[in-house]
Amino acid sequence: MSEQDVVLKIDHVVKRFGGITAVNDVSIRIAKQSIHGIIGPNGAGKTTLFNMITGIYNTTAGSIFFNGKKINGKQTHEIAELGIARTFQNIRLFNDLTVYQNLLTACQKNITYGLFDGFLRTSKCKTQEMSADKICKNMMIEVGLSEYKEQKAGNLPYGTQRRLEIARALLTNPSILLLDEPAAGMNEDESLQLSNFIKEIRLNNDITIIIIDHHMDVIMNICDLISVLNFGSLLAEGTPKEIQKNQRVIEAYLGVDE
Ligand SMILES: Nc1ncnc2c1ncn2[C@@H]1O[C@H](COP(=O)(O)OP(=O)(O)OP(=O)(O)O)[C@@H](O)[C@H]1O
Repeated sequence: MSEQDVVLKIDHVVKRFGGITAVNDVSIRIAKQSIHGIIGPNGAGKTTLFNMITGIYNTTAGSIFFNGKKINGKQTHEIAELGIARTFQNIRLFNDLTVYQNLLTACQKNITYGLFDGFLRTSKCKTQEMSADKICKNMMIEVGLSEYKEQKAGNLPYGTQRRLEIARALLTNPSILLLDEPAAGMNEDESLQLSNFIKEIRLNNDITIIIIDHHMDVIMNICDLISVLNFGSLLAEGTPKEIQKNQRVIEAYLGVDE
């Protein structure tokens, strides 16, 4: 992979929590417009890596570069503004707001009118509200949520809540979307639908997707490349086919007899 093809470079990154080394000298290059999987047994350091990419944790050592610019040490909102969005292991929607209202919250960064404009309903206020309305409606069409527009997020089926969460993240126009276990708790049918949905997102947007998941059907179906972590270290990297037959990966998942 040439440097120009790399959108995110994780370079010798380490994260320690007291005596625990959660991520141990990990280097991964993520190609532009790829779907890249991060897998590994429980506690392997996957979410910690996401937390460092998004600025929730600072790195203990090493660097992370987004389009060639160092981002570790930046605040979460600065990283989000640069174009890295994420979803979390536990769905984080506003359950009492409707689908439409949840999406509107993601358009706030485009709203610049103040209290005065809002009170007097100035043209600036109306134009910005109309634009946010259009953006949200288009997104609902794109991701198949229009029929749920007025439903409260908390009442939606699980798979639809995930879809809404991803749609809301997409409204920030990210270059990179990080999905942390989006298929958690899904049955086979739901995870197949999610796989197709993620593939469509990549097809319809100029975007790179990095996904953590324990559902191997999803990972093997959608990823171009997979990085495998084990006890905080990078164990293997390759295409789904290569990873499936990698003996070290199989042993890490199944364990080896002493
Ligand atoms: N804030 C923290 N303080 C202390 N230890 C932490 C913290 N966050 C993570 N860890 C530890 O770091 C290690 C890696 O955790 P992490 O959550 O990144 O693993 P994971 O691969 O995402 O696991 P899972 O698949 O179960 O979500 C674990 O031993 C975990 O207990």
